[in-house]
Parts: sequence; structure tokens; C-alpha cells
Amino acid sequence: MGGVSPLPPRRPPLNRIRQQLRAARRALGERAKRQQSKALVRRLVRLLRVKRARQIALYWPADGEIDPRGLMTPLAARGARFYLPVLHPLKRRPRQGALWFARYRAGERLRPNRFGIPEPTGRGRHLIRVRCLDLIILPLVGFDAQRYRLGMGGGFYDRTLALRRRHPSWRRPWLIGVAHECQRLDRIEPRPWDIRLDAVVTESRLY
Ligand SMILES: Nc1nc2c(c(=O)[nH]1)N(C=O)[C@@H](CNc1ccc(C(=O)N[C@@H](CCC(=O)O)C(=O)O)cc1)CN2
Ligand SMILES: Nc1ncnc2c1ncn2[C@@H]1O[C@H](COP(=O)(O)OP(=O)(O)OP(=O)(O)O)[C@@H](O)[C@H]1O
Repeated sequence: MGGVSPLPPRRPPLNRIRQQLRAARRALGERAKRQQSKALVRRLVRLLRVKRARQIALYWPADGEIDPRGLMTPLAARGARFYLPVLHPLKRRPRQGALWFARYRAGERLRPNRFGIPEPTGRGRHLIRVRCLDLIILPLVGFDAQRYRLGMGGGFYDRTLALRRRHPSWRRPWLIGVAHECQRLDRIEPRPWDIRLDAVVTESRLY
């Protein structure tokens, strides 16, 4: 043989990477997950962008995700309001596969969506325009040090935030991805629709 340079190692397909990262996240154990969520919330509340935010989108944790709900008590004391993602009901383009954000007050009744994730219900729910949010805390499956995000694969946040790609100078909403450190990848090859986050916070670091 000799003289033939080896092919670069082939990356496993994205879906396999997603599965592996989700399994790693679920395997953490309740105690570790609780501790890491608490440590992460302590980091978040120290960030000026977070302290100043008035309209904040969180998410309801599922599948071993970091629990961001600990932000509510300290930030409500500063006058913040909170919103949760709701799957857009339209089955047609262009809004299909996008998210709405509905006001959520602690203790309010929620109903599971088609993925089993609780969301605000009812005609009375108050929706907010994405551009009026100061801050979105995004769940993620994987991230890299460049702050690219790998999600569940539905493209929901990418579609919802697509307007930001067209208006890169818009400062709102600020986008913070939150994750366990074990969800970091060496490099995520960004696809054309991927949105780069403004920050990624883990239990031990800020990217
Ligand atoms: N907590 C949380 N809420 C969120 C998101 C999220 O990632 N985390 N989303 C972020 O986008 C949106 C929901 N996106 C999701 C996309 C796929 C699956 C999921 O479990 N898919 C299954 C298979 C699909 C099916 O059941 O039909 C899977 O991959 O196992 C869940 C949520 C909005 N709300
Ligand atoms: N702005 C957009 N407009 C139309 N389709 C989009 C847009 N963004 C993403 N998509 C579609 O969504 C699909 C899933 O995208 P991707 O794999 O990046 O999801 P994800 O970021 O991992 O998931 P999520 O945001 O739901 O957590 C892609 O195949 C892509 O075609």
C-alpha cells in the first residue's frame, strides 16, 4: 500500500449524534441534573443581559434537559415576565413548524403538546411577538464553542428566529442556549438556516 492518504474520518449522521447526546443527558441521574440546573441558573442570573430582561422565554424541561425554571423566582422579583414555547397550530406554510410564545405564570395549568411537552392552553392565553422578547433561553441537544446549536431536529427555533438572519443588527431577543457540559461537540457544521446563539451557558462555563 502506501502513498494513498487515508480518507478523513466520516462523521456519524446527525441523527445518531442527537441520539447519543440525548442518551448521555438522560443518563446523568436526577441528583446531578438538579445540581447542574441550579449551578447554571446561578450563572445566568449574574449576566447583565439576563438581569435587565423583562420579557423572557423559557422552556418546560423534558428528556433530561437543564431545568431553567429556577430563574423565575429571582427574576420575577426584578419585574420579569415569562413565556413558554407553543407549537404553531397551522399545518400550512409559512408558519408551520414555527413556535409561538405564550405568557406563563408559576403554577398555571398547562397541557401536553404532541411531543408530550406541557404548554399554555386556552383562548385566554397571552401571546407575545418574538421581537418583543428581550431574551430567549433555548433548549439544545448539542452545541459547540462557536455557539452553534443542534436541536431536537424539528427546526422549530430556527424557523421562529429566521427573521434574525435577515436582520443581523437586531439586538432583540438575546439568545442564550443552556446545556450540560456533556452536550458539547467539537464542531457543528452550520447549515444555512442555523442560528448562531449569543451565548451558551453550562453548569461550569460560558461560551
Ligand atoms: N423542552 C423543550 N420544549 C420544546 C423544544 C425542546 O427542544 N425542548 N422544542 C425545540 O424545538 C420545541 C419542540 N420540539 C420537539 C421536537 C422533537 C421532539 C421529539 O421528541 N421527537 C421525537 C420523535 C418525534 C415524534 O414523537 O413524533 C424524538 O426525536 O424522539 C420533541 C420536541 C418546542 N418546545
Ligand atoms: N428558516 C427555516 N425555514 C424553513 N425550514 C427550516 C428553517 N429552519 C430549519 N428548517 C427545516 O427544519 C429542519 C430541521 O432543522 P434542524 O435539523 O436544524 O433542527 P434543530 O435546530 O436541530 O431543531 P429545533 O430547533 O426544533 O430544536 C431542516 O431540515 C430544515 O429544512
